[in-house]
Amino acid sequence: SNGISVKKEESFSQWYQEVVTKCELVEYYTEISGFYILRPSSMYVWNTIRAWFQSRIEQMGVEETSFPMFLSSKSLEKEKEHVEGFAPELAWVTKAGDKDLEVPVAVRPTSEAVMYPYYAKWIRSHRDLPFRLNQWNSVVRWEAKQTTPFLRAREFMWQEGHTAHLTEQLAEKEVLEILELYAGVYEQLLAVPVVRGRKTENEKFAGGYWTSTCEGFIPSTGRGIQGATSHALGQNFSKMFDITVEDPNQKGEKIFVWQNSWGLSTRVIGVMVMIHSDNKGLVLPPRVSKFQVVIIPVGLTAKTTTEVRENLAKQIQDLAGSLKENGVRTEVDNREGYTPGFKFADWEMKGVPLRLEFGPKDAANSVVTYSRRDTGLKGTIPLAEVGSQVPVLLEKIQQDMYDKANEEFTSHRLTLTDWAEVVPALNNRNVVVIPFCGEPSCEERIKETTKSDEHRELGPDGKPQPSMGMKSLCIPFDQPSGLVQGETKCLNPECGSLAKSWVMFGRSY
Ligand SMILES: O=C(C[C@H]1NCCC[C@H]1O)Cn1cnc2c(c1=O)CCCC2
Ligand SMILES: [Mg+2]
Repeated sequence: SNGISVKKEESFSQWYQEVVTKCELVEYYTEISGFYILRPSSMYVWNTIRAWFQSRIEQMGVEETSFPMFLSSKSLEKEKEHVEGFAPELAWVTKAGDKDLEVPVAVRPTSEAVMYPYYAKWIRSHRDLPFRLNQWNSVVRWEAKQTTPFLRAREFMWQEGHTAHLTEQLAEKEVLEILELYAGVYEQLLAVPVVRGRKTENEKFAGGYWTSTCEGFIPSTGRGIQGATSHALGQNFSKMFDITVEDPNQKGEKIFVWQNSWGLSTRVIGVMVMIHSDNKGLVLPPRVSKFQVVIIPVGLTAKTTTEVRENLAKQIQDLAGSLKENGVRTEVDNREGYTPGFKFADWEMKGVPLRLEFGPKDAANSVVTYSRRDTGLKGTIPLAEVGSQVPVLLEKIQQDMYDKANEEFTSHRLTLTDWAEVVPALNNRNVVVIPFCGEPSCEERIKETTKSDEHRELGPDGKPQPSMGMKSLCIPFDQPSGLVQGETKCLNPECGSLAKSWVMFGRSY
């Protein structure tokens, strides 16, 4: 059968690769490894996210732009100290046709180096600030690690916002506004809870000043996942690219502008799939589902008269009409030659949140039978109330999906003050919140000392992967109580420094 051949709870990464292809979200681009084709149902999710986010950043005054996808090694030179860490991921074009290019060009992995020489040209006066541009595009990073659809691809779609401000405070205000929008994409559209916080020195964007982040959690593996980042760049890039304005308070003085850059990518779709989908396939939150309801005729047999068939078909059309009038994205599956059972399994695989079954018996009772994709709960709704009850039921499905994921994240996020409990917690699919000193060297040691042979995840090939240690995920804005500055020690027993804050750590993607 074309069902999922492995169980989510047994072979998670194989399950994931089957779900995303069999539910028709993606197709593997087998010509070149690490690239994926996004099909209509994932483009629907992405376009819903894009419309939601675009309308809100427009309200903030962000304008749209489109820069070339190539950058020259000259402009790369300007930010070389932070790019050198990334150089292995750069894809280069060295020939056009059979002629070598004089100067090879790199495919953008991100667009700071492409855009900022022009920010230096365009931003002259403080009246040009705040200067805010966003572009929706795709970028290429030639990942060396194992790639997987949505979560780690060599080309992915995202938006990248790049803004400039007169002061650090104005920049900081925007960084956090954007982070809250990212959290909204996850929590309001994808029914995925995220923890908001700051990255540690070790995990922040090397070229930046500080990084704020939304951190997700995958219950099946107990691993954290970085969801989206909004970076305060400080004056690092304006000094690299000489982006200045005259100081409004001191004639003749120049101020390096304070910048932010923020990005959210199609990775968010992978997070949604990993959290909500099950052994029957995709489970879509109604707010991002191309079809929210599929109506399937049932109870028709060879003995059903033509009159009953036609009557039923008419009633189904009216049902669909009434749902569409109430803003419900509805599909009727009238395909001949397929049994209802086949259709149920097909639409369950595709993740449609709500199935309506309608047959002669239902018509006789003036009801429609529904089946929720997230819980499997079945019930009936009086025909006359479908137009009003189904939108309410869809909202309940959205909320229930969020609540379930939030309960799982909360119950697997353990605040610990005993180091001996850390590795067992990780091996029991938890992330931990611990007192931490913030020192990169301490964090590197923690990555090593929290590896455990007891816990080996199966890779996409079904073989056990090398155990991984935990890394810092974020310094949650929402800090637990009980840490006494100057007294509470970093939880790493090898460390001995004072703890600066509670930090969320976990094995991660
Ligand atoms: O891309 C960013 C920072 C920033 N870029 C714009 C959107 C927000 C944020 O992601 C960090 N970064 C990550 N990864 C890479 C690079 C890089 O700058 C450059 C080289 C290739 C790999
Ligand atoms: Mg990377």
